[in-house]
Amino acid sequence: MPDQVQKKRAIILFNLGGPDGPDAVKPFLFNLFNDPAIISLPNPFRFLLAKLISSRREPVAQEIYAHLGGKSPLLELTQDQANALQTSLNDLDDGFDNRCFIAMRYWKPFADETARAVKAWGADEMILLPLYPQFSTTTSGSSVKDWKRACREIGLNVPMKTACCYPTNAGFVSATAEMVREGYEKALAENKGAPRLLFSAHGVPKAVITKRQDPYQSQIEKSAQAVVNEMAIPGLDWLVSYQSRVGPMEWIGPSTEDEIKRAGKDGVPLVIVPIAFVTEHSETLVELDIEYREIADHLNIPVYQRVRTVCSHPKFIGGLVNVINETQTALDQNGADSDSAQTRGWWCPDDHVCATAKQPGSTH
Ligand SMILES: C=CC1=C(C)c2cc3[nH]c(cc4nc(cc5[nH]c(cc1n2)c(C)c5CCC(=O)O)C(CCC(=O)O)=C4C)c(C)c3C=C
Ligand SMILES: [Fe+2]
Ligand SMILES: [Fe+2]
Repeated sequence: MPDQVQKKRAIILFNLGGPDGPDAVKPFLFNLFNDPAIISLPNPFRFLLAKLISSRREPVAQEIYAHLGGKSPLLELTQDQANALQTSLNDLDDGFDNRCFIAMRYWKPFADETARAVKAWGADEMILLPLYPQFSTTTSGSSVKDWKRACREIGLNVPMKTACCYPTNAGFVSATAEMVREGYEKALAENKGAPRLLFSAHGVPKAVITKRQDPYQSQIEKSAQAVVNEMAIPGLDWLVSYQSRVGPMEWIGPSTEDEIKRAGKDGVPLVIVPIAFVTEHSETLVELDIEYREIADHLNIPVYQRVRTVCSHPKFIGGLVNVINETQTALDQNGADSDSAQTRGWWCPDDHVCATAKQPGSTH
């Protein structure tokens, strides 16, 4: 559209963030546990507890990140996704000058720094895109809330719209299904029997689901079911499990570790599919590839095949382009995110695009 003035559209990609070196591990953990979306206690209790837990967790986390050269690869891989998405959006040539920015929740670049960069660029509008296909108050909800705080504090006042979740987005599902099929066929080729698919997602405490009506677990199940449907393998043996438990609270289950042990008893080949992560990081490269693999080896599980996350798979990036287009339509038709969402509750304001909103009066 050469004759039209292009609108400057900032796409803000949200992820959790990870330490960029050994000195960052403790403050990163403190930021995580000091988030009211993770520990919902008033201050000073939350602050003190966050100090205590981050100190206690530090040695374990240092050991985890030592496997990765002392730092998380999350930012670099998110930057690759941002570059690929920006190129795909600008290729559409549909009247927008798109620029992708990254805001991490618990380590750099933080929301404040990114919001300043968006302001300096002179964005006309913003689309908020959590890199979490399934919505949780602990992840997307927390990031969007913190972003809105940063915008208020630095005076970034342009219309914004949130892409709340996309658990059954066609691009995400077909990129995942393609990679799972590859892993499944490799496992099958070992001739040790029909493999079992274990869709492993990051867990959350049970109370997050029951007390906040967080849709995370139900959206995880929808994602896994959609991938299974796309694979269309008759009689496929599959289930969802949850990994990465920390702390003494009861978490949602079954746990991935218990399911690996059960596969050991059953003597079946295992194909592990990370379904809540779209980038490689400590939970995939260390927990799944090193720690859980050791358990599987110890139990003589005939095959342990881990499927990679979708990262910058062209089908996934294409799916994100669709999410942006749908969110833009919602912005044009219904207006920007309303602030009432902040006062009404944690998540999914009525004007969010929500791919799974089906029943009248229900957002999920
Ligand atoms: C869907 C994604 C995630 C959910 C839900 C989530 C909830 C959640 N996490 C913790 C505690 C920790 N998480 C840690 C690392 C971590 N978590 C996610 C994603 C989700 N977390 C990612 C992508 C990462 C990896 C960061 C990286 O390596 O770059 C850690 C630090 C590592 C460790 O010490 O194990 C902690 C701690 C809680 C308590 C929680 C829900 C309440
Ligand atoms: Fe986590
Ligand atoms: Fe939603």
